[in-house]
Amino acid sequence: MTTPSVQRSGPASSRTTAPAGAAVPAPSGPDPRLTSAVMADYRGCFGCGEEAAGGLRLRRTGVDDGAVTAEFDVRAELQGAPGLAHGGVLATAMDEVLGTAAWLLGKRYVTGRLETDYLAPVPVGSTVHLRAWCTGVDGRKAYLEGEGRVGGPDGPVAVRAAALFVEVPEEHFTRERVKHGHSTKERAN
Ligand SMILES: CCCCCCCCCC(=O)SCCNC(=O)CCNC(=O)[C@H](O)C(C)(C)COP(=O)(O)OP(=O)(O)OC[C@H]1O[C@@H](n2cnc3c(N)ncnc32)[C@H](O)[C@@H]1OP(=O)(O)O
Repeated sequence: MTTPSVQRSGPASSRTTAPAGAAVPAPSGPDPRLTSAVMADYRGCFGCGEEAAGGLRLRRTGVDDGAVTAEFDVRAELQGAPGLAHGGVLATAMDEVLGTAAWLLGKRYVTGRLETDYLAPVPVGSTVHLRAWCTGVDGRKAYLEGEGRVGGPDGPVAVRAAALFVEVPEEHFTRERVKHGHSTKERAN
């Protein structure tokens, strides 16, 4: 499958569009930073954590043709309108897969801006198949785009997203926890 480009009826926000000439690095592929030590720290993550009882429990499935792939099941507790996935849940799923694609660039990134287009309702009971890819890196800023399909990896696109991620130092993840007295262990429990 070729990596699709995001198409909207209107122009993408300039804040999530890579500047002309920005380098477009490929994800590094299955990476040890996304296994063992790092992922152990993410057990409580609302997007992907196994121990986040009410979370999405998104599963990362690999890297395909320059895009990170993942999927999650729309359980009944993730609905908004009766029988349909909540829009915030879909935005969270996009944030998670876009963030994964950003981390596979080899540095630590957080979401600075996330834009989401909802193209079709997503029924409870369906599996959303997600893809995310980098469109450019400019200094600390990484530009990512992604999509979610329903009915299979080649099914119709139900949600699209574009985001700006900003590279941060390791201290970004520790200073607020220290300030508020939370340890990683407490977060996971
Ligand atoms: C295994 C791992 C997988 C992980 C997956 C995780 C997925 C989930 C990811 C998340 O949800 S992360 C959590 C949500 N995000 C945050 O909590 C971030 C909160 N915001 C911040 O900490 C700071 O605002 C931020 C680090 C984003 C930026 O602050 P800084 O002081 O470090 O940088 P600065 O404000 O100077 O911005 C750097 C550049 O980014 C630009 N920028 C930052 N935020 C922007 C924004 N919102 N829109 C447009 N541009 C923005 C900013 O203009 C500037 O551009 P220039 O270098 O060209 O001047």
